[in-house]
Amino acid sequence: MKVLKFGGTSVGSEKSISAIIEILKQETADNGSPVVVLSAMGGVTNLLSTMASKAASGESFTQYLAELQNRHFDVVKALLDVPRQNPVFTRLKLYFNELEDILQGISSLRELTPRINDLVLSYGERCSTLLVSKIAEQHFGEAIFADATELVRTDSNFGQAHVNTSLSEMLIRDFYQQHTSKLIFVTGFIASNEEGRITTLGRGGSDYTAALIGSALHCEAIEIWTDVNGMMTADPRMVKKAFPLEELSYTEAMELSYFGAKVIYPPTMIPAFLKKIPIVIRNTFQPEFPGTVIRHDCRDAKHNIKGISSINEISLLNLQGSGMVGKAGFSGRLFSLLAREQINVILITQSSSEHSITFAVKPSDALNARKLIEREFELELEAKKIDLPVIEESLSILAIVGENMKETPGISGTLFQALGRNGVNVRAIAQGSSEYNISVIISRHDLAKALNAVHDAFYTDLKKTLNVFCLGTGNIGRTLFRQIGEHRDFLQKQNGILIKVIGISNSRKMAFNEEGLNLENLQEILFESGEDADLDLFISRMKEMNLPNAVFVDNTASALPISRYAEVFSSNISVVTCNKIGNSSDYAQYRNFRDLAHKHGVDFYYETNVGAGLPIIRTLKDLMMSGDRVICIEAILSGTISFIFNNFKGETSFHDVVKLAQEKGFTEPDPRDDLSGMDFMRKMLILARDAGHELEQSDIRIQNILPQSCLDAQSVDEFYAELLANNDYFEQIKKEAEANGKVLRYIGKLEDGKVAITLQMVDDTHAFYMLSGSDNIISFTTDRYKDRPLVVKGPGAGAEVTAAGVFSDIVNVGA
Ligand SMILES: NC(=O)c1ccc[n+]([C@@H]2O[C@H](COP(=O)([O-])OP(=O)(O)OC[C@H]3O[C@@H](n4cnc5c(N)ncnc54)[C@H](O)[C@@H]3O)[C@@H](O)[C@H]2O)c1
Ligand SMILES: N[C@@H](CCO)C(=O)O
Ligand code: NA
Repeated sequence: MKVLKFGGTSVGSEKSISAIIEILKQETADNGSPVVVLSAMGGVTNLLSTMASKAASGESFTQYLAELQNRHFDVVKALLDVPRQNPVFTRLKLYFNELEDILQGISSLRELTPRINDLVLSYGERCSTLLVSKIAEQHFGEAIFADATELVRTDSNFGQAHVNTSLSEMLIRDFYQQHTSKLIFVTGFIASNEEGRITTLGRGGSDYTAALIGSALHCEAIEIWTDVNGMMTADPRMVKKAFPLEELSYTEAMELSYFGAKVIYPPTMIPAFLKKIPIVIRNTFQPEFPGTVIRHDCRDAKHNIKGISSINEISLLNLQGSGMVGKAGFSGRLFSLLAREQINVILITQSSSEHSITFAVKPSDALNARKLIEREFELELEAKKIDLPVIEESLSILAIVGENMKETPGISGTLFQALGRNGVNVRAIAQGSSEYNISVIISRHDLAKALNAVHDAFYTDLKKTLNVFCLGTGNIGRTLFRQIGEHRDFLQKQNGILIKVIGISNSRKMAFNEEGLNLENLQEILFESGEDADLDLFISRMKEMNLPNAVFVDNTASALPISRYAEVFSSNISVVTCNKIGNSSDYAQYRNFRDLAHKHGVDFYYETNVGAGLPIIRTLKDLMMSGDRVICIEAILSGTISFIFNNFKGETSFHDVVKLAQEKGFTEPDPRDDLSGMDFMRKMLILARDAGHELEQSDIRIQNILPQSCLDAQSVDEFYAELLANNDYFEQIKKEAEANGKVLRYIGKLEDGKVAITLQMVDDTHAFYMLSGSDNIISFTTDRYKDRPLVVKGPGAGAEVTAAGVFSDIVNVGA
């Protein structure tokens, strides 16, 4: 036999009450008649409370009384056959009349004592339970209505009475013996004292009633029916990926629901815990869902932690001073003082230096706590043995909880890694030696981000969610969005990585969606529903959202975003960029980006700065990290120029090949950046810097391949016109090479800390002779690759390969 408790939302409407009847039919068929404990109809306890205080201040309460009556009568009309309705109306009406008399009394006396308040509240459970039992009678033939004031005996602490457990259990057993195997409905929350005065059990009172009955009757389980699918891994309002837990131990339930998870209030479950009766959390509105079982022999060991709990708002007080070191009794005095004044201490930490004790309290207790300390430690304060305690506000607690944490190394590592990577500063830490709970205090502003990051870190089927903010929707940007769209599912399923593009902007428009933008219709998102682009606003929105694993992606060719990288790193956001301007401007800036990324524990990836998606930057980095030393780098790093020389043959004009290169997406937005050698220079500079040389642009020698008039052109169109005008010049170079059986190659070289880019004619004995398309080639001669260089070769320009490189950089963020 089971006890089933239905909370306020489950008895809130005719629909939910019909759902209860269905659940009871199933239960009766499977396990025989249960004992059912009911709360007041949803919202009714508050309504009664309002009525009582209105009455106490002499205001009218009739409107609320009418509302109360209507809510109950409406259910009667909807769910009971007409011949059954009248007797129920009559009994309910009796309750309402009594209640009205009481409220009149309160109003005349203008006084509301806790005792009378309990009496007023008791009508909520009495009405709902009577009502539901009568509806059940219609379906089951017989249903017993039991007023818990006759079953649960308490002291006279009105508002939160203490239960006389042994006496109550005896009364419950006696009652049950008279009604064994019948369907019984008991009012939750209410009880009575020795004089028969009605009392209430305080927070979670109906759960308490259910636990007492379960314990008294040695039930096989206590089911708490509510409106959620069970205890969740984290607060679902803040963590979208939170999911219901299958099983929990009593201890875990205590730890988890102490904070936030308000599904049950565990102290009320103690009678059931003591008898090892399983407690099951179920959803009235989704009865097919198995819910969460809280049991003493919990077997679920799927994850290292069970859940993450949180308290949104706490205050921290810190007592510190040299006078505390090595002095026994200090903490004793402090905490007895707080206990005496009923200030609940939520968390305590003291480091082994004994120089300070930090503790957390509810914000409403903080000021009082400080005053008490000032009074108690007046002498020590005067003698400057301790400092004046400071209250720190707007803080939250995040705690990871689970019995599997015990003696499992690495759990705290994972927790702090997730917090650190996302720039969440930890103000205080507490872990008891039971190892069931590690609590950290963080800024309230960071709570949602921290919860999501920690949730991702522990529930490993999803390793991480990357929240991406992208500038640039041109060639590369658009291709990247398409690639992300095509591979999103695969990435999530195979690698546990979820990519959400939260914000995008080009130079005209921008758009955001915290759930992730649907990038299939870029035109719609940006130009039909987007807002005007504003880089400042873009950056500040990104910062305000404060999302975990945030990545700022720069797919522009503009210098503007570069000036914001420092701010982005300082906001603990990683940067991925194919824009070379950042790394190839002042050396000081180049250095600063790396220092900031390192300081804030975020990534800075720019593989596509050199050779598009080809693994050049990372190859060089790996060589350097493992202690190798670059002796020489020789490379062709302009995809555009490579393509031009590979196709500038026969009848084709130089002008047409350049046009073709631009059409194929190899060139920079302005192809003069390629042909002037500027783009190549940037790449060589970045490589040289990554190889350890402090060079500036002016240190690089570039052999110009364009006539001056082409360089001087005022626009791209004018530039193309100049190419046509200088056709003979280009033909001349081509002929010269062909006549010697050679090909043209624009080659960069780094040696002895010097970089030069020169136009060369090479024959088939040269390693760079055989190239096609937009191929890049780079050869690294190093201490270890001395006799034969390490060579990377392949297409080094084009939207597809570049976007792929950006994509892989994004995926590697936080790896
Ligand atoms: N094409 C390649 O093969 C290749 C290879 C490696 C790297 N890259 C680099 O990729 C970058 C983009 O090239 P592309 O061909 O896509 O250029 P593009 O001209 O097609 O697109 C540039 C985009 O940046 C946007 N933009 C410019 N300034 C902006 C600002 N201040 N704020 C927001 N958006 C802004 C533009 O509106 C446009 O959407 C360049 O830096 C280029 O060097 C290209
Ligand atoms: N415009 C560049 C793109 C790759 O960075 C090139 O032609 O090499
Ligand atoms: Na590359």
